[in-house]
Amino acid sequence: MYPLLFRTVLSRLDPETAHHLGMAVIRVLGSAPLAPIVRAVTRPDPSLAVEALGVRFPSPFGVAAGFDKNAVGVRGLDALGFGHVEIGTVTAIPQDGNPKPRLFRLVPDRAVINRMGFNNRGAEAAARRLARLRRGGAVVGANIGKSRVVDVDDATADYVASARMLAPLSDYLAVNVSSPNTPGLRGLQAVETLRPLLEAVKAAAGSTPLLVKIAPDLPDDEVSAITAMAVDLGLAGIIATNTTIGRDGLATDPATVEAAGAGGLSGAPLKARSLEVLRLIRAAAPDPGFCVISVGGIETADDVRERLDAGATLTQGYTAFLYRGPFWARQINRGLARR
Ligand SMILES: Cc1cc2nc3c(=O)[nH]c(=O)nc-3n(C[C@H](O)[C@H](O)[C@H](O)COP(=O)(O)O)c2cc1C
Repeated sequence: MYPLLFRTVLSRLDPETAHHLGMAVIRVLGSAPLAPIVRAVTRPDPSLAVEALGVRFPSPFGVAAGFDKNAVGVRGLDALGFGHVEIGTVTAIPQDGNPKPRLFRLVPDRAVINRMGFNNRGAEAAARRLARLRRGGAVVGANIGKSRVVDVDDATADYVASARMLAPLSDYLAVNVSSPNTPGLRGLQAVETLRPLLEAVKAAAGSTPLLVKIAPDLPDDEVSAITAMAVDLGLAGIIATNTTIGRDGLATDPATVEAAGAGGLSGAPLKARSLEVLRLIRAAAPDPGFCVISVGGIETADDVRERLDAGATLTQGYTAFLYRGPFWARQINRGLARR
């Protein structure tokens, strides 16, 4: 039914409007009277549970950052069968993000281009939401980024401010240095700038496991170098990957791609590189205790299985949720449990 709904209604709506509509439905599904009913249909098979980062993830497949920037849909997403929800990116200072339109579908590629620019209500508001959720049971990671108005040279203090507010309320903390939509952000991935940043955030995170989220556009040797550094610093793991600034190999009409403009590309076209980056990370960090969360182009249970077989501890997805609909996590969990 969802493909029909997508073709006839949702694909005609502005993508961001469709997202808000979807989130409203998710919030209703996560409300007290409905969540137990939804959960009864979607609960992941107990055999799928993964112990990682000191917690039990009910499924290896979770929601990637950017879908629930303000931690308003955690209960609903959990009820729909996602094994964890990575909220954010949250910035220390609330911000509106880039001017609209800033989200574009590339339907023939089952992809999207976004330049949202970290629109979010800020770390304090997210902390309030998480504090109310803590008894809810969902596994929650908090993804933090640099506030746009803060100079790149002052990024550390800005990340640390968010880390202090969110780490005590999260199962893990993710440092996002890989979104293409905040000027200068990806430059923080250079090993010499990344090391002091991660050291400072790790100190602020205390006992909360810290991961770093990287871009697929890094050269292979930098992926390996960042991994070695993450191991050296005692980080809990790496999330790979964010969206790409590349536009190669797309089936969508080039004029449509061109009209979308700048931003990060996600979805099916990211799959091959995301898998490659996972393999590079696992080669540089073979200890299974080092958590690798693989994300980028995952659509099916077979895709998740492929990542787990390649050494991923956990997996995430975002873009295919738009194309596959609310029972996407359930489909994946069922596919995984059947094997
Ligand atoms: C609309 C949109 C917004 C996103 N916002 C964020 C974000 O705020 N922080 C982040 O780390 N990643 C963000 N991402 C990237 C996703 O978390 C994910 O890394 C990427 O989309 C690849 O996964 P996918 O192919 O399953 O979508 C966003 C992706 C999309 C499509």
